[in-house]
Amino acid sequence: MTTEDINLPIGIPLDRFIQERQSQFPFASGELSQLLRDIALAGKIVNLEISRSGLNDIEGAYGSKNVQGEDQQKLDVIANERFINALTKGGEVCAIISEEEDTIRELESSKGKYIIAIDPLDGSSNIDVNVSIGTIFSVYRRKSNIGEKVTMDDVLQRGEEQVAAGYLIYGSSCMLVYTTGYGVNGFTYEPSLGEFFLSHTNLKTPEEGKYYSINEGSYFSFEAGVKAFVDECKQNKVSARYIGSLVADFHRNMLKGGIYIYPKTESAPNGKLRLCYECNALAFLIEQAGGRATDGENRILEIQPTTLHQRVPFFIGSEKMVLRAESLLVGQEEVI
Ligand SMILES: O=P(O)(O)OC[C@H]1O[C@](O)(COP(=O)(O)O)[C@@H](O)[C@@H]1O
Ligand SMILES: [Mg+2]
Ligand SMILES: [Mg+2]
Repeated sequence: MTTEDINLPIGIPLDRFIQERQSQFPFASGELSQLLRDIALAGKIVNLEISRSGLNDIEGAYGSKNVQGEDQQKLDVIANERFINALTKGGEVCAIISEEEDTIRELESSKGKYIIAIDPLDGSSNIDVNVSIGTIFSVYRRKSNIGEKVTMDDVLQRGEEQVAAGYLIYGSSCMLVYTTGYGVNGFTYEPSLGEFFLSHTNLKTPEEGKYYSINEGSYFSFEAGVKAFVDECKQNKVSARYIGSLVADFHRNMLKGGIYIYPKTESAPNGKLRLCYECNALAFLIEQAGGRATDGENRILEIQPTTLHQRVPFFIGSEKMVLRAESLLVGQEEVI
């Protein structure tokens, strides 16, 4: 590496990128752009809180459970509040559904036309052990008129109705990766400048992957087709990778090629992951990157949610690997 390499100019700042994209759509009002800036701002704050959490006594359990009976971590609660505050101040969002909220959270002051579905902190079990975690978000247009009460119809939209989706990953660096339906772009945070810069342009995932990611501790309660797929990966010496933070597992696989599976198990008959604020966003991103996301049979983005915290089996990643897993599920009667 030469000094010239080290001094390479830093890429386009997120703000400029958003502005340039917006100017390509003459009728865009700028509200979605502002919303994305609000998410980036909250992400910077959460990133800072995470990096100091070991020093500031905000690791560990909060002492309460969320609506799904899972222990909330202090940072789950903090991140939820940070995103809600930023979106409330921004004024573009009328309501939020969140892993950490029992029901729809209508934002007091808001006349905004957008709805957010969010997992404020994904991979909570990894907070205290300094492993990558993230935030996942989906953006929808509200269906009801501005000023009316937000309804279940507003928040229970199919994934294909997303107008934007993305995630923040708090890893060896912090990144914001998002799509508005025109490809996927990734931005890396430069902490001393306090800015996200475009670092991954028009991301595409390899058609054939090199990793498989599934919690094999539950192997004996997988259905036959999933077992067969895992066995086949082992026979073919496909590398296993499983962090236990969906965002981090997804991010690696999207960049390098691979499949992430969270199937149904005996203890989780619909899988563990939540359709509205975990799976839909990642399904939108992977399709934009040329990959595939299903519940083993149906395209994730076409599933009509019926409840806020609904779970769904999840198969996502490189197209050929997901198709192979699906084909084994179809033939699973013969596999048993
Ligand atoms: O420990 P398991 O069962 O493999 O579950 C891991 C999965 O659960 C999750 O942690 C759920 O997310 P939350 O931390 O937001 O509840 C995913 O990030 C992860 O992939
Ligand atoms: Mg999660
Ligand atoms: Mg979470």
